[in-house]
Amino acid sequence: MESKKKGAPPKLNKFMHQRNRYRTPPSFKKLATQYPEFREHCTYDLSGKVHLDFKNPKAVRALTTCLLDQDFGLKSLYLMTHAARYDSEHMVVGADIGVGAACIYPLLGAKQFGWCMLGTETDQLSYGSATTNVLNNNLQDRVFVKKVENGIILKGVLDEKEAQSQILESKLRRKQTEDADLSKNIDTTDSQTPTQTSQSEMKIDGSHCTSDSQSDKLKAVKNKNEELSTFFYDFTMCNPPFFSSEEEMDTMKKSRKDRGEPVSAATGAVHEKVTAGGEITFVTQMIKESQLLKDKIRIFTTLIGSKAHVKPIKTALNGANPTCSVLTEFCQGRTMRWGIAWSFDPTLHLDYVKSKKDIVTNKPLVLIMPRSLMTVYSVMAAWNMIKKWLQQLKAFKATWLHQRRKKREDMKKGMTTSKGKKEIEEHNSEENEATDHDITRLSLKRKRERLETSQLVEQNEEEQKRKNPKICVGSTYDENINGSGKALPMEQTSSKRSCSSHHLDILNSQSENSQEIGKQESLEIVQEKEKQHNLGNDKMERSDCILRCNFQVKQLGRLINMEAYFLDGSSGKDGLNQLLQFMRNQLTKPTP
Ligand SMILES: C[S@@+](CC[C@H](N)C(=O)[O-])C[C@H]1O[C@@H](n2cnc3c(N)ncnc32)[C@H](O)[C@@H]1O
Repeated sequence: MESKKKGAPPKLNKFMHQRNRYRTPPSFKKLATQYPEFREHCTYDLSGKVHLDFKNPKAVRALTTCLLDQDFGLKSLYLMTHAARYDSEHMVVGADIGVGAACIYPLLGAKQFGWCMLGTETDQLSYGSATTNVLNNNLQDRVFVKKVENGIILKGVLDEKEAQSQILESKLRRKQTEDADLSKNIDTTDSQTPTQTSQSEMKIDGSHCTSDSQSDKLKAVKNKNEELSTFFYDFTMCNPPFFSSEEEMDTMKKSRKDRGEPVSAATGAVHEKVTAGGEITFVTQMIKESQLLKDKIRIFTTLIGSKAHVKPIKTALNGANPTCSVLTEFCQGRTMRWGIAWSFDPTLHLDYVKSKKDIVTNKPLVLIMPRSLMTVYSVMAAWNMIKKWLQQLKAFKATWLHQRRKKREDMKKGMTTSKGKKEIEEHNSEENEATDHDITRLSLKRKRERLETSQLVEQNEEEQKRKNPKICVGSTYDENINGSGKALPMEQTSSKRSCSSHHLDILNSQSENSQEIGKQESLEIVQEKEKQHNLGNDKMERSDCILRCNFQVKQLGRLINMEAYFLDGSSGKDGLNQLLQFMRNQLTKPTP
């Protein structure tokens, strides 16, 4: 019997297989709550129902990604969509180490996201079957599978020119096809069809050009060499074999306590699960090789199948000294999994990737918005109120930051005016008095900041307008955060960090469509260390962040609540508690 509940599946769903998990459609409301990247494509009608524009490929992609994550725990792909999103013009190139017989990840990546994928495989049988799968899905133009010898992981295959050439040619063919489609639309009367044109120019290797001109061939070879010299993979992914031997595999199976089977290999053949030295050795070698290929690969990722393996792998990773890394923990079925990503690219930030478990198990602190203290009782009014408080704090941004830096620089140069010096002295003495403020325990030198802020309010406004600083959930503080409430696409994020001592920074973002799920706000308070004044220092340690949290304003029945989720920061949840106390004080403070 079909479910007759409201929002029942569309008619076609009854033709789906009984066990098809999408026979009952996924809850968009739930997805929108859990996944900001999905939420940004949602619209809400007056009844609060969530709608998705299925004609928008980006919206469909976001839906697929979130469902893959939610229903299949395909975290690697989730991580990768961050890479994929960074530039819609850029054709993403990825590599899957050990594709297995199904070649599932490259096929999904190519089909769902349009990525170009290189897959490697040591096992002959799996290699054969993976190649057949690629052909059966007609994806041979985007997915290239290579048979590699045992012991080869990244080096010796990803730096091979042959594979890179294939990928470049594929990219070029696609570009030419797109251009041809475009010109077909523009001029359909052309005597030579665009498809013919593109076919004749397809190969970038000079020897394949149909043109007889020698100079054309030379030009093509030169172009190809240039392209090859700048070629890079956007990411690598891997679900490594887990056990070091068949014996270990059998023993572990019998005494399975804290873990299930290695990721996705429950039904796999022995070779899929066994590698000399086991998972730790495998991933450690991958990490070492990643150092050697850091200019050719942007993001390295791998799954880890056991908690016991996480620590040694993290140690190996620390030894490699990547510019950023992230470890996520998530559930796959009933077992825990780990995903690790790292990069040597100083312009990247990976630490805003949060595991679903982190989000789910993190209980919020709640601030009930009292009806009696608000003139208009609505989510929007509550939101505006909170925004005002945050703006009070946000006002410190930029002004104080740059002013202090400037003053320090001026002082160093001996250029500080007597007025400036006096101001600094005043600030310092006031700083000592400032002991009884709502959030002094968060190291707020508020008095000093207020003085500086008021002096520079105009300059600040200008600067704010220009920079429009905002931040999103779980994103590390960066001056170059855009105004959309999302972290900037990766290639746009700056390697530059703005730093000053005891700098309090509060940045916020507002979700756009949230009558239904309320409003969201992220807050980040960053205390930066003197020693990190060097702007060239690309790393900002977690300990530099006092508090990062996420706010959601919701209407639950007749009540409006603000839920504050602790993300991280050295002040811990206590810091969040204090911030909420500050807000409570603001709420009850008599209006002047
Ligand atoms: C755990 S399976 C993963 C298969 C598939 N990627 C998945 O997630 O379902 C590991 C695969 O890696 C392959 N493999 C082992 N060592 C390898 C290496 N050095 N390079 C490439 N593939 C390797 C194995 O043959 C096996 O197919």
